[in-house]
Amino acid sequence: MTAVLRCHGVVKKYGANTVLNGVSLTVEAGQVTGLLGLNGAGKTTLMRIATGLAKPSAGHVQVLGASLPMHPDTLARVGAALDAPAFYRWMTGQGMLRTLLDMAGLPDEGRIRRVLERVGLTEAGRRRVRTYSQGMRQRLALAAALLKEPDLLILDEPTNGLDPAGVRLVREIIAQEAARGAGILISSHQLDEIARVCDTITMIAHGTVSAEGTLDELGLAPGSGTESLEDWFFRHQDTLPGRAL
Ligand SMILES: Nc1ncnc2c1ncn2[C@@H]1O[C@H](COP(=O)(O)OP(=O)(O)OP(=O)(O)O)[C@@H](O)[C@H]1O
Repeated sequence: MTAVLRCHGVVKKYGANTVLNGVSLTVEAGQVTGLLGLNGAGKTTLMRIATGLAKPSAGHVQVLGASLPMHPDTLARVGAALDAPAFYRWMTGQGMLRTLLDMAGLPDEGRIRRVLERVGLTEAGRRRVRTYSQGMRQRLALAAALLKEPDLLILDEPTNGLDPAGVRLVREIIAQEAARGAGILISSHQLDEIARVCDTITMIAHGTVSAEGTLDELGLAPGSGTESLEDWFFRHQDTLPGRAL
């Protein structure tokens, strides 16, 4: 297998706050890796590091075989939908995607039409983003992540705010992207959804990896074991729900 993302011993400190304290994780081409953890565990931080938006305080990160800082050629092969997607709300959805393509220096060649269709925004793509619902903005963020037909796809809580049809759509798109050969890193608090779409799971707790492996190795494959996903999740935290962040 080919690794599209390798993080080794990643540390990230914000002042006195050590958010990540030696996190290692690998995403293979054609595989879906789920990133789990409580609010504030550092999932988004790790994803920001993997997309070149944040710099690790220590450790080593390789994206598509190349070390950070990311070369524009590498960045052109990475698609990401991180939390709170920033769009120009006065643009149409189509216009926003065209701007992103222009910034990446890529030709359209039908990409915009295809991604809008894939996320169910064919009609809405002609409307201004400010008229979109939260779920529509989330779909547009997914379209933006797919636009470059990336080899590494990073999706931070992509089903947030989506209706059941949208959740199913995200699941199908993830499967299609993995079948195309992309490696996918996805975070979510919807444990059942993670168990459905992921090949491997990495859990972050207190800045370190508290569990990792394939669904089989972790006893989470459908039909295996008697422990609920929620119980499994909390077994790999050493705190109770509702801890102070
Ligand atoms: N720019 C920043 N400056 C200071 N602290 C930050 C910054 N970004 C994130 N943090 C802190 O890093 C920690 C991890 O945040 P992060 O957003 O990565 O968590 P998360 O696992 O994605 O959480 P959630 O499930 O709520 O999305 C939090 O304590 C947060 O306050």
